[in-house]
Amino acid sequence: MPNSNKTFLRALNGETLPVPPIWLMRQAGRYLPEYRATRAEAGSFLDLCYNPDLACEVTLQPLRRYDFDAAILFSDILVIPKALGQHLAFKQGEGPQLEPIRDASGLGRLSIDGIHASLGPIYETVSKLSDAIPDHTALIGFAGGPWTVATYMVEGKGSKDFANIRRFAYGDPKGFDQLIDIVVEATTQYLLKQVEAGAECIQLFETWGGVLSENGFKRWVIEPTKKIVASLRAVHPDLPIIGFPRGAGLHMIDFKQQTGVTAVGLDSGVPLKWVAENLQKLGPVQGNLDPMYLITGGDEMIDETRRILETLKNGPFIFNLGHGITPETSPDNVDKLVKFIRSQ
Ligand SMILES: Cc1c2[nH]c(c1CCC(=O)O)Cc1[nH]c(c(CCC(=O)O)c1C)Cc1[nH]c(c(CCC(=O)O)c1C)Cc1[nH]c(c(C)c1CCC(=O)O)C2
Repeated sequence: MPNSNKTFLRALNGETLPVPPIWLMRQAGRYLPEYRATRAEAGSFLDLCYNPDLACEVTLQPLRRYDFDAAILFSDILVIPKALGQHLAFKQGEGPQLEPIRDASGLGRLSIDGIHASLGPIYETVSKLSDAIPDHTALIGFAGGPWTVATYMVEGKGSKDFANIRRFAYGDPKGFDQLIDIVVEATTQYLLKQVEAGAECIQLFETWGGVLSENGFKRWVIEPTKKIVASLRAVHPDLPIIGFPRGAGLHMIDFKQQTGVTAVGLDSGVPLKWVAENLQKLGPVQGNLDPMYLITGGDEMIDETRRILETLKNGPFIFNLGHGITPETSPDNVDKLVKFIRSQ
């Protein structure tokens, strides 16, 4: 049963609360000077991800400032390809770089055998966090959705058109299924360990789900997510799981009903009246302030926040952004946002 102290878990359990719980995607990050200092101390972003003491520290930093209702483990979705044996580097200013796997002949380079040795420091971070966070704060573990993780594995970096992965998936669907199956298996094992170490909720970030065709979305977003949810629930029947299928539009209803996720994360483009009348009737929703409003601040940010609160107030709701917070955000605007929501 959810600890009644933790409003975040209560909302996930279906309660409609007068003031919604709040956390922000990428709440630990470069917009905070104390994050930049700890990252410099660690050496690099990846060194920070694999250093349990410092990863724990940066997870706690936004809680100290804003007392968010949930903490999210500090790590990255790309630790899975790395654990499977794919070389990963983060180049300053360029984002992630992996040795791309462009077709099924590259799958032999991946192995599931060593994943826990590679991911061990992350389990240690979760366990430290579980002891360190305040009693009223929930601890979120996470992984990338299999399709999104695969986009980086196949493209080798961020992409604008995802041409390589769509060519692989549409041209050799059976071969591509094998890649997705490997990612599903690794992700399931990884998340089970996070829950064992103390994660109370899991979020699956399917950031690039929206680039797929209709059948592609069913086969490579809905089906793999359903498998992960079923495997986690076989061990932890009550585990809350949030799916964030960014850009999924009308697929969100099938996504919610067919995968069995507890809640759906909304990107900023989703019409909220439609959400209130359709999706929120099926379970809790989370979102969806455009992170750019945290840069502009001002009355526009408050007006947009008020619209979101007003439209989703009649059902279970968690306040969040529609995508991750950006480095240019002013910490004062985050403060203003949180104070406004809590003053309602
Ligand atoms: C696609 C994706 C990635 N990582 C993630 C996603 C899915 C969500 C989304 O779309 O934002 C998820 C992620 N990445 C990070 C977290 C930590 C937890 C949190 O505070 O939300 C989470 C949940 C830390 C991070 N992951 C990254 C940073 C910035 C690294 C730095 O400090 O230099 C952080 C704090 C780097 C990263 N990691 C990734 C990219 C493309 C980049 C480079 C872009 C960028 O620099 O912002 C892959």
